[in-house]
Amino acid sequence: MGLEVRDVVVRYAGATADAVAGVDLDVADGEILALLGPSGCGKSSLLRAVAGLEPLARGQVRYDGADLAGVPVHRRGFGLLFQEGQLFAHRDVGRNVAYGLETARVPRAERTARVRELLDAVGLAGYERRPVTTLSGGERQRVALARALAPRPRLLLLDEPFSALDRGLRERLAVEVREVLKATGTTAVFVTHDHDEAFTVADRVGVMQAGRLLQVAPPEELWRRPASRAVARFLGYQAFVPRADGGLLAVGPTGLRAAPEGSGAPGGPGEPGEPGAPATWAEVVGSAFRRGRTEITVEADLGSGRRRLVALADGVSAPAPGTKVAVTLDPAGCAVVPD
Ligand SMILES: Nc1ncnc2c1ncn2[C@@H]1O[C@H](COP(=O)(O)OP(=O)(O)OP(=O)(O)O)[C@@H](O)[C@H]1O
Repeated sequence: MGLEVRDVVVRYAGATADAVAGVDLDVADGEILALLGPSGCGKSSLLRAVAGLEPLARGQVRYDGADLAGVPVHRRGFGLLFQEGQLFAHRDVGRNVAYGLETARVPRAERTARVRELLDAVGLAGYERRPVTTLSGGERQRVALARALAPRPRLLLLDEPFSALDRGLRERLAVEVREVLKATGTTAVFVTHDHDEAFTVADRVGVMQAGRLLQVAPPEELWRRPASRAVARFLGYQAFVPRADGGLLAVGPTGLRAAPEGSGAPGGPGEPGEPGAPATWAEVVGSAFRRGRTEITVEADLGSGRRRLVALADGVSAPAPGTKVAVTLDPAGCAVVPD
């Protein structure tokens, strides 16, 4: 059954708006859900409410069908992992990981075996006797993860666990965490403002904005079928063009192609909002070579006013500002959203 969040409201004294404004959410047994949203949208507040660290102004949090109202944090059977894992400096790595097992009075031999198993799972086999002060930031968060998983929590709550680390390491850790959570069958809610991290780690991603959950869907579905313009804009869709038959065509970051003047030049502006339609003329503002391809910033009117857009280059290498290029919509990089 897993986690059930029903109409949860979190309200801070003196605040003008609710931090969490009526959220419903289900996380199935064994599922990894990422909560993604801009800073201040209420992700942490929701996570803390689930943990029991923040009181509910309204609503219910249930686990396996049981209402958790009145159940204190340490009785919920949840594991917590925050940005700074806050390891015990006076304990070595092994005894950090063993902490929850000691408080649960797990016998020593079993503890030792479990610590070994978890250090192995997080890629730190043999680190038992290392002082935590000698670890790198990434190693510390791995130890914190192993410590949180050691007592086999029925739900693991992670709040931006890698945001203090550099990008490359974060990307590797996101992959590793997913592997560890799947290997241990752990149910998890992972709070992040990093799109790539959310899409890498999660089975489903929930997009939050201003205290509300706008959409929850598997990564690819979320990307291909954003439920609203707000979700699409948050994901990085750059323009919204009205369609003849209603709705909007959302143009993604790879949804526009630019071709040089004279390469099968457009006859004129195409029908707005129809992928594959004849091209529109656009004026080059600038360009950048990134991730192995040329991204051209253009000014164009796709049918919703003249604006700056990014197009991928087809056979154009860094055209000079002011040059005219033909831009076409690439259906593979576009999505249809309701108004
Ligand atoms: N203890 C508190 N007292 C008063 N207001 C708070 C408190 N904690 C958070 N808030 C407010 O509640 C809103 C939601 O904050 P929250 O930390 O849940 O957002 P978040 O999405 O996790 O943001 P971030 O990614 O920056 O941590 C914000 O407007 C924040 O200022």
